Amino acid sequence: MRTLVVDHPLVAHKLTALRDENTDSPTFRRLADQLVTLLAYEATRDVRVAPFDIVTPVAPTTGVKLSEPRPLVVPILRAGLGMLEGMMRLLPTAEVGFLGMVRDEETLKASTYAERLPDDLSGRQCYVLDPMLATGGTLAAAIRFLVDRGADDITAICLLAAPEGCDRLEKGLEGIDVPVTIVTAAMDEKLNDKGYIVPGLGDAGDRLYGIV
Ligand SMILES: O=P(O)(O)OC[C@H]1O[C@H](OP(=O)(O)OP(=O)(O)O)[C@H](O)[C@@H]1O
Ligand SMILES: O=c1cc[nH]c(=O)[nH]1
Ligand SMILES: [Mg+2]
Repeated sequence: MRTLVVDHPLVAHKLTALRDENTDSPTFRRLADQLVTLLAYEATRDVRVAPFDIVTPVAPTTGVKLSEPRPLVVPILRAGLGMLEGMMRLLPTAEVGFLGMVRDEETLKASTYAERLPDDLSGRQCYVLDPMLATGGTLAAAIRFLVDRGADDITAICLLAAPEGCDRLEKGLEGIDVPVTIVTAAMDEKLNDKGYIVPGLGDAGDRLYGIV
């Protein structure tokens, strides 16, 4: 597993505003959207392209275009939905699949309550969107799901990650022969005793959509 912490002053600036408890929901949604687009630029560095011939007004030339099959973007409901538009801005022709997952706040165990993904992901590059990599349980389960369907290259974009979660994820992925990259805006200090990222930003789903 490869972990990339995007080191950019604009990312740090927007992340600080996102963390602030005084940031309201509409501003939180806008900042999350902008941050994802910045992270997506790094996360798609290895997106597959193929040579493509065109003619400019001046001369023929060979450029590139996205390869088939198109990449698959997978937001993890609920909070990952707040990252979808920011991602699709960079990959407008990608397909989108959905995974609904929730973490039991007592046991911290993740369970899947919804799934709408292609049956066969062979040869697909997949981009998973989930703002928080806390204990890593949710992302580990999501990645296993995609690998079981045949995904051959997985990148997860997370706004924040915790070191404990990254370690657990790495162990959880042992034996999986598919490249996995985590792209995040920051590696925070730790988890608290409730499994929340410290200093973190609180409950991403609640801050995006309200408490349910
Ligand atoms: O790394 P983990 O310890 O598994 O925690 C991370 C997960 O927790 C949050 O989801 P939550 O369960 O709160 O669902 P929500 O998005 O519907 O709020 C977050 O959006 C991640 O999916
Ligand atoms: O800090 C955390 C941990 C899990 N889920 C969140 O939304 N926030
Ligand atoms: Mg939540």
